[in-house]
Amino acid sequence: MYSLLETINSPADLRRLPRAQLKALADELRAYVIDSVSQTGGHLSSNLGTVELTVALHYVFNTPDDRLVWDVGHQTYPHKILTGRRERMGTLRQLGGLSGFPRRDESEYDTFGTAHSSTSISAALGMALAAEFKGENRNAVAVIGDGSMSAGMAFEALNNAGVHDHCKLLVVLNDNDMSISPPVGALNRHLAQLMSGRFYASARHVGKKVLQVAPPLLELARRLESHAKSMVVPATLFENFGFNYIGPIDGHDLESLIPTMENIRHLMATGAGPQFLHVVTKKGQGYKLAEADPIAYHGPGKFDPSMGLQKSSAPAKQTFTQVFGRWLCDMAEHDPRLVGITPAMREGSGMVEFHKRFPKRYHDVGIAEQHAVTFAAGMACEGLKPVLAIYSTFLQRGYDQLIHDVALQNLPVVFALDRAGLVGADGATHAGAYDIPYLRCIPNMGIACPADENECRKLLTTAFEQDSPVAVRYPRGAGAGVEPEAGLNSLPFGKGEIRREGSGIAILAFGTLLYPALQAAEKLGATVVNMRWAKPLDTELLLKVAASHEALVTLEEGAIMGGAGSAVGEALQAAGVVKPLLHLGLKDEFIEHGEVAVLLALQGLDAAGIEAAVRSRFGSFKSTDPLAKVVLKSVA
Ligand SMILES: Cc1ncc(C[n+]2csc(CCOP(=O)(O)OP(=O)(O)O)c2C)c(N)n1
Ligand SMILES: CC(=O)[C@@H](O)[C@H](O)COP(=O)(O)O
Ligand SMILES: [Mg+2]
Repeated sequence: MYSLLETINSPADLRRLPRAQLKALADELRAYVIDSVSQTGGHLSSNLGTVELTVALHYVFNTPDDRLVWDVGHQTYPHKILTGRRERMGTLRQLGGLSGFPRRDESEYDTFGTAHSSTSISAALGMALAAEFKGENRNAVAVIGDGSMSAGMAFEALNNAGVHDHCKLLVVLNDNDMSISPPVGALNRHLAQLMSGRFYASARHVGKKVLQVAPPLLELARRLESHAKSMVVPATLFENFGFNYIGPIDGHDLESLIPTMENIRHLMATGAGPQFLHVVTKKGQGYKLAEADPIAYHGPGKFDPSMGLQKSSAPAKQTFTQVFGRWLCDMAEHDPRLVGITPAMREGSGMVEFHKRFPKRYHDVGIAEQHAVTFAAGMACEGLKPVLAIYSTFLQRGYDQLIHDVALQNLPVVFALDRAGLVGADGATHAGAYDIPYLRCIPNMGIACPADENECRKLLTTAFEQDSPVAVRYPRGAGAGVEPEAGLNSLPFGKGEIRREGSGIAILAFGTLLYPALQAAEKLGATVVNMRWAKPLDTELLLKVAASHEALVTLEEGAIMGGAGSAVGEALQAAGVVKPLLHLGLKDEFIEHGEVAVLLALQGLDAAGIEAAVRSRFGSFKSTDPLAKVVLKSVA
């Protein structure tokens, strides 16, 4: 079935194939992608769209010497398969297996690590100018999707690149008219214009700018030109940025992709400066179900390709994302000032229903996290109550905006911080590991850490009631399964609770690790405190517990350095309380992809790990230590 594909162990093998065989190779490659993703889960529809593009790029450019930089990198499975990793595709996104994104430590063909979008043009320009500086003759190619193109960073890079008249940079815009959900914004409209009335006119443009060096395509251009006789061709946005714009061309047609790219390569060799190739592809291409529903097949789990995705018959546990989505609709019903904002993550953030029911109060701003934060700030200035649903990892993009535009002006924006903690298969790039440290140093910010679904709903209400910015952080997937109460009840701001009375040791849990803490405490005879808020810290409760216990343990699913545990240490020190203190959380390392439960266990953050850490830390007190007797007794 894969007779041709099995002969390709590197792009050099690919480049030895006669051109006539490339179509057959692309067909096998597409079938291989469907086959392997159906067995591992992963990003499917984007990868089906880049099959021919990948073949053409590796065929025409001299990779890895020519640098190929993929944006986001969720569409690099064909690239992985053609660059020596075909047989490891069965390990994709699993512990110890291939990453779902490009990684420099995985292959020399992965020139730049990615997973957050819109970095490719900057990185490729950096590479192109570095080559020029070092006197090395190589090209740099950035491949960026239409969704990712909407981010400010991509435009910063275009702006910079457009003045480097001789740089050997090619930007390939992979335009499939989709982000995860349908794309939004004026750029999308511009691309649609290039695609519609201007398609043939643009092809005529290709004729002028590229095809004079490619006689076979000249004929094609002439044919297209005859359809476009009366069209006037205004400059595209990309030409105005200083690029030589070519396209749009069919990104699934190797017959146009390869000669066009060859000609662009020749142009680059002549010092023609930055090139921009607009290719049009279809998300899900070649797998009917994904073509029909590219959103569902953006990142499916395992499935049978002959059946497609099936609804599970077992009732699924409610996820935190669903809890948020329901709360958002209920609160919107209750308070007309509420507006919901997402930077291109409608499905992942649980806002589909809100969009349907409150279309005028729903804002998808595209992949534009920085803008999303400041846009929310602007709305808050005018008395609206913005709720910005954003993954913990993506809020990193909007950090200055968070400080300068929201917190400094003490504006009441609710940050519904999804994917806080480990996310599993997406790995280190997507882990919501840093939000407690990066948020808690900002004045005016509140940080709520719900322990379960019911608390999540209530703490969202608490956050919404405040006159200051508050983030409510909750993890990917389901929690302990505590059914949220109906109604819009809140919990006190900045207050925790004692969940289990024990003695000797008190475990102070921030967030969902409360539940493994309760299990560990059964064995340890320890007290468990549900702290609920990383900021403001419930200092009153903390000092009370500190006074009645011999040692304290802090616990959070977030980076240990500078996290909630550090806040506890600072508060004790400020109060002059000296107490043995053990911090448990995510270690100071990037945590790889794998199943969340396994990764948490490896971090020592399951019940057994918590118990073991407490015994190890406090069981090793020297007998001369005056506290030893009491502490050891309590863990015996
Ligand atoms: C900074 C950032 N924000 C959001 C995301 C989530 N995300 C991943 S892929 C994607 C859509 C990308 O659309 P596009 O670039 O057009 O690629 P396509 O999937 O259509 O091939 C989004 C929003 C991300 N990876 N990085
Ligand atoms: C590539 C990317 O950033 C998204 O597609 C991400 O993988 C989605 O993650 P969730 O599945 O957690 O929504
Ligand atoms: Mg797209």
